[in-house]
Amino acid sequence: MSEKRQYPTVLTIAGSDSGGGAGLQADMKTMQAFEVFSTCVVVGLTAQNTLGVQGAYPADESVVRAQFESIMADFEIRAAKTGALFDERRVKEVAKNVSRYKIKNLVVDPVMVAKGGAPLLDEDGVRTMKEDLLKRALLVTPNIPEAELLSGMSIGNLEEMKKAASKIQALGVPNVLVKGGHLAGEKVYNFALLGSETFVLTGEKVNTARKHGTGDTLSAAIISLLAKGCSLKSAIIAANDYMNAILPQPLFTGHGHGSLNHGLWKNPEKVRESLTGESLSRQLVIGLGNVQYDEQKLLGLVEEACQAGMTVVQYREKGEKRVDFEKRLEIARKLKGLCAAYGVLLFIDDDVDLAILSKADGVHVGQDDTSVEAIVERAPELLIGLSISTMQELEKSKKDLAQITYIGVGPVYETTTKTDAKPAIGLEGLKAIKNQVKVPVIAIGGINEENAVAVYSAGADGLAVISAITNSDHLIETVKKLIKHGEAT
Ligand SMILES: Nc1ncnc2c1ncn2[C@@H]1O[C@H](COP(=O)(O)OP(=O)(O)OP(=O)(O)O)[C@@H](O)[C@H]1O
Ligand SMILES: Cc1ncc(CO)c(N)n1
Ligand SMILES: [Mg+2]
Repeated sequence: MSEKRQYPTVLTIAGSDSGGGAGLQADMKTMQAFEVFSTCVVVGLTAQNTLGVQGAYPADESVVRAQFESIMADFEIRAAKTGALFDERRVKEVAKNVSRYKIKNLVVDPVMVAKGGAPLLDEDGVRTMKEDLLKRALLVTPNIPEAELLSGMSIGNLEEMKKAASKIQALGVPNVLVKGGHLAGEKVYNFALLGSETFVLTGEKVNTARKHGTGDTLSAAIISLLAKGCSLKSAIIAANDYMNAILPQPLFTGHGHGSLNHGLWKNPEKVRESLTGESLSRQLVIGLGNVQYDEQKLLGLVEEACQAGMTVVQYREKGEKRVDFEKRLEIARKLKGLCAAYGVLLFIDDDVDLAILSKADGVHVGQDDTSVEAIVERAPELLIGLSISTMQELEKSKKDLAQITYIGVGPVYETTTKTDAKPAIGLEGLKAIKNQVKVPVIAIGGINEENAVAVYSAGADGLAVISAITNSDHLIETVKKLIKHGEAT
């Protein structure tokens, strides 16, 4: 097989839904929304629409096996899931192939009954799943009726969901996510038991009959994120967020349990080729640490800066008082919402997990942070900015330049906002680096509305500022000057 780096690729082992809203079709639409490449083993066909399942046609075991052979001979599968498996013979065949090909990061969605009530797994199939398949999985994601069958107890509330999860874990699967969509109440609770850790995920109950394929979509989202290198916990949390984002906005197609709008979460402006020099030219680097940990001030300032004409926001949280990951994720998501509304790109400093989970446009890394190669491996859709301070660093980074959206060069002047800044390189240093590269050069370090014109004259394609914005008492004027200086040169 080729030694070339492979795009994150996942596998769904499931049934086809001719109606397109559930089954492997829902899986593959979800995988596309998460920007991973999807492959499939079709375990059987259903004649199905949004009104129900009119017929089910399991595929011969030899057909199932042949598909595994083709896929595993060619692709590097980073994560996989199962959906409708129909009966004992297909469950056994799938279990055999999971072992034969040592398929890792397997999520078993133990699909048993379609929304309209049609069976998608028979009784012997359920038994074989318990005995043979679950122990090969990383995670199982039953809904309430499925959890009842797997645990042998009835479930009417969150406490019973917890008990059932432990019983299911005892069948040999290390992690269990019990989905609560079938319980009555104003909120939906999903209960996760990961090893010995537990947590509850909530969502507002959406009062719509149009939510066919929700379980399939959730597990497909989880394996997409696993394939990008997220931890199981992060993947479950982000997949639940995705559900909460798309469930309230179903597609009105068909006359029964309509379909989810899987692509809603996509980020159409984030197409690398469509980026012009202008779209990278004015970057605001900011975090809570730059605004005395005042979240409202941060969000207000970023919004104003976007309105005034900054084109990139880099969220950068440094220092001893740095807030924890959960808080940073919350802020990054809010910033993403703000930036998207103004067509401004959001980059995240250093943290690839945060960039993936917040659906940021890119990540900015320094020489000692995650390598460019590792970022491309995990999240090829992310734009990448790389800091370069010296000719030596440029030499070292030359191999990466083809993958990079811009280089951040500096500090051009002495700066007070970065405590571990390297010595200033001056306009001469900036010029020298600019002469060596084709990628856009974004100058950083001590740049303000007065010296911007000199920085542009030295060849910068754009600039990044912190205090020029945070300390400005006339923000709109400041940004106007930055724009004017860029146009003049
Ligand atoms: N009415 C609802 N409102 C909001 N979220 C819901 C609702 N029903 C389900 N969900 C969410 O959808 C996801 C799947 O849960 P659910 O219990 O519906 O799985 P499922 O029964 O396997 O779905 P499917 O039958 O489509 O396979 C979970 O993230 C859950 O929080
Ligand atoms: C083929 C298929 N798989 C899974 C489900 C569950 O949503 C369904 N309705 N149909
Ligand atoms: Mg389901």
